[in-house]
Amino acid sequence: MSESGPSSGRPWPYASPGIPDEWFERIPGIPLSPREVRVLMLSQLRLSCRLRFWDIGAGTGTLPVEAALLCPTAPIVAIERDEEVAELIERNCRKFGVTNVQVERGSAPECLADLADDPDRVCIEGGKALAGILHSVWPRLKAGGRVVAVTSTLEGLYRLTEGFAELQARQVEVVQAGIYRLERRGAQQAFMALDPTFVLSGEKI
Ligand SMILES: C[S@@+](CC[C@H](N)C(=O)[O-])C[C@H]1O[C@@H](n2cnc3c(N)ncnc32)[C@H](O)[C@@H]1O
Repeated sequence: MSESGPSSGRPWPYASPGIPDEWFERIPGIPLSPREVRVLMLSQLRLSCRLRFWDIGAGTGTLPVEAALLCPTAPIVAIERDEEVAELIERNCRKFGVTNVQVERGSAPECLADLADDPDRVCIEGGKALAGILHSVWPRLKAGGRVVAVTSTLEGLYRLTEGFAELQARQVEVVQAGIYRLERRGAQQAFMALDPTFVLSGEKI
């Protein structure tokens, strides 16, 4: 199969996750989980087609798109408070030909009450109130469910670690991803660091 890029308009034709960042449609200033971190997050989520997945603070929509390509019949909800960004998620879903992502417009945790069915998997990426969202989502999470939360700040790391402990989550893992990409600088090449990111995960008993 020939290479397929963002200009071709063809969806990702591979079984592997890890769509290059530049294949997604972007809005300037709206962050995106870099491919390498996204793959780690997908691994920690342990998705399957049977499991309902909420992505809270879905941004550009990279995670729901990748999740939907891996699990085309899983019920996936992308939760995003910014209307312009919610439309971006829908465009990226169309671009990659995924049809099982519902975009929920609203601010978490308040908007979670509008979602009828409880999740098996939750990713928390949005906002400063990550720990508050973790506490709000935990009662909704099904037994045996998993939460993956991402932060790049020390405060976020502290509050999320504390939150998982207060909730008596099991199998808690914290991974720090330090990613360096080789880039050209004039006549030379150098490794450029992406923001170090902490990926936390825990399960509900
Ligand atoms: C870091 S971006 C997520 C990027 C995403 N991982 C991706 O790769 O496309 C965080 C997003 O969360 C949204 N957000 C922040 N706080 C939120 C909240 N309380 N409820 C819903 N969305 C929120 C922001 O509007 C932003 O688009």
